[in-house]
Amino acid sequence: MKREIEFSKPLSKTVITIGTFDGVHIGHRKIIKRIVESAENSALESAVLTFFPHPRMVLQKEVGIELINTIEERKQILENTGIDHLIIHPFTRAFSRLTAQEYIEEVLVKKLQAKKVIIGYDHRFGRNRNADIEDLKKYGEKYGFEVEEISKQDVDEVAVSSTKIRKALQEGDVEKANTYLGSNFLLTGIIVKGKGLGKDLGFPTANLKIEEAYKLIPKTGVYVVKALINNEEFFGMMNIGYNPTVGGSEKTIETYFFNLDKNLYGKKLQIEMLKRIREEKKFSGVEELIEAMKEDQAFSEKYIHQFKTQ
Ligand SMILES: Cc1cc2nc3c(=O)[nH]c(=O)nc-3n(C[C@H](O)[C@H](O)[C@H](O)COP(=O)(O)O)c2cc1C
Ligand SMILES: Nc1ncnc2c1ncn2[C@@H]1O[C@H](COP(=O)(O)OP(=O)(O)O)[C@@H](O)[C@H]1O
Repeated sequence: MKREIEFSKPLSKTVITIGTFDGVHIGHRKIIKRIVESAENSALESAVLTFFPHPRMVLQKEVGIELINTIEERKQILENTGIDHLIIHPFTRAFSRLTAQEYIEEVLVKKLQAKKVIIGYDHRFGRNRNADIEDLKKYGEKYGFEVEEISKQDVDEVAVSSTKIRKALQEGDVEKANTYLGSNFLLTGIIVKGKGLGKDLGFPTANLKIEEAYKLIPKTGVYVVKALINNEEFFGMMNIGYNPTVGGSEKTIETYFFNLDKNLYGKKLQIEMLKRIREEKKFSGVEELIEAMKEDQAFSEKYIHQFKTQ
């Protein structure tokens, strides 16, 4: 990617797509591939226009809105798709009140110098989402950009949506979510101190603290995960939950990494979730908990073996 564009800086002529892109799933990836290919076959540069915060965070002041990706993760994933430019436009109330015409003129034409827009058949834009793709085509004639529509059939064929992925994650089905995403679901955060009990149990766990309150955390339970630690791949088992056996009260996200013996405090980690193993349980004592964790490890090792050889 050339660089992230400050919104006020002019670009050269672009082929663009526009959207919230929460999760950057296989449907999104298909559209992005089309702009990248279109740019390669022309003198245009590929650009993705996305918005943050999520319109629903701003307009409905939705409390408890949960997103598949933090904005940092979305940026990271989009940067790796091969696009030339990523524009993260602040979605403010003032921005939402621009009319369709103002938005087209200010953003698409003046700032992004759009020559081609590739967009889904049901895309809506402008104040109150009043304008649709037919309007976009008319503006295209007026301002000199081409509109390539992605048909309902093409969209339905992929049969994926950010909503379906959120639901799968809330049910703990990370495998389904990962299939829809076309990559593994991520949790990004800093390793912080926990209760200090893990080492005594024989399973030290790295406790992940995620800053972004809007990040969707999958259903409580035990999962197989992997992470890059100092550029080396480690697998592990993660527990998302309240540690009822040892009388915990706060929700924690903690991982025991296999074949690792390192101090991870203060480290920033990005953990990929692979497979749910079981529910979190309240055991009658730590001996039973340790037995369960040994079984979790055996299950994980089998799974990882298959994962590596598939
Ligand atoms: C793979 C795995 C499975 C776990 N399963 C449970 C569980 O079912 N019930 C429970 O109360 N705690 C469970 N725990 C959490 C332990 O209680 C926790 O690791 C321990 O209290 C250490 O916490 P600390 O890191 O804050 O010291 C699990 C932890 C791991 C890593
Ligand atoms: N294999 C490992 N997996 C996870 N953490 C490990 C591992 N080996 C060492 N550690 C370190 O041990 C810490 C966890 O120890 P633990 O006794 O569970 O204390 P805490 O409750 O403070 O997390 C981790 O944060 C990390 O720094």
